Amino acid sequence: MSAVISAQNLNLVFETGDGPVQALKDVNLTIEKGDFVSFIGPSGCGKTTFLRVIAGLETPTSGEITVNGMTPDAARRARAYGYVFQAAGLYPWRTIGANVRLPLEIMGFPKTEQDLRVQRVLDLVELGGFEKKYPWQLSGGMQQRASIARALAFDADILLMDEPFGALDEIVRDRLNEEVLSLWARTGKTIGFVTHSIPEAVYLSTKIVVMSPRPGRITDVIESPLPRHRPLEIRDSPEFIEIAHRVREGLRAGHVE
Ligand SMILES: Nc1ncnc2c1ncn2[C@@H]1O[C@H](COP(=O)(O)OP(=O)(O)OP(=O)(O)O)[C@@H](O)[C@H]1O
Repeated sequence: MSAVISAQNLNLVFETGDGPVQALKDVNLTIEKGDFVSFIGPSGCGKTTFLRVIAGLETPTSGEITVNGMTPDAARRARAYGYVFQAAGLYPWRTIGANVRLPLEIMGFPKTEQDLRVQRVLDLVELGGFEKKYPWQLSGGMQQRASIARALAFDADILLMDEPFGALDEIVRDRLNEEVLSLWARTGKTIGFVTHSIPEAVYLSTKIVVMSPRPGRITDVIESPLPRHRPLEIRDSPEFIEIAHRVREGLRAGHVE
């Protein structure tokens, strides 16, 4: 009974100039504490919308959703989650340290506590020593790590990540995938992660949610049999290839109308 996020019969319709768009249809999903859940599917299948519903940034048209047993809005006000966007979104006029510190300033943490937390999360994402640099002095991968540090600064139990590594090259992405797994293992956080990449979804997740567009819906939920500790080489194992195959089949099935 440790559901951190529970969605039942969730529907969300956007009214647009071209008529209604059903971004989410009959979504049912339970995310347990400590799960790493990836959302994968083609453009427009509602991945971002679902993450935004969890975050209380979009309101469903019908259905139920709870986050830590509360409404998403109450959970948002209780700072239940950190959110990492597709682009790092760091302020160029603030140093890395000052960017990571920003949510702590807004929340009114005492200065000494801010210092401690900034140091701790920068160490967690292996950016210790970079706090005085400006975003433009860092590589794209490092900027994205800084943005993860900012989302971790106030130590919420839930981390929502919307395609955080989509713009990075494959080598950097592999490295960050390993780091996110290690961070997840060390912190025990519950992670919701949007991706377009099958290997990324299979490598990272305990649960893979396959989605399909028009209307946006869940077509498969795969509980991963892979161990929690995963070296990158696991991607060559038969188990990995089998799960990737199932995801691919799910994506293909969703395309047949
Ligand atoms: N604010 C909005 N107003 C109107 N339509 C919207 C809005 N936000 C999303 N949509 C529509 O809802 C559907 C789902 O969009 P969403 O961004 O959740 O998809 P996605 O799977 O995250 O796509 P991508 O992979 O391209 O980010 C799309 O058809 C999109 O055009």
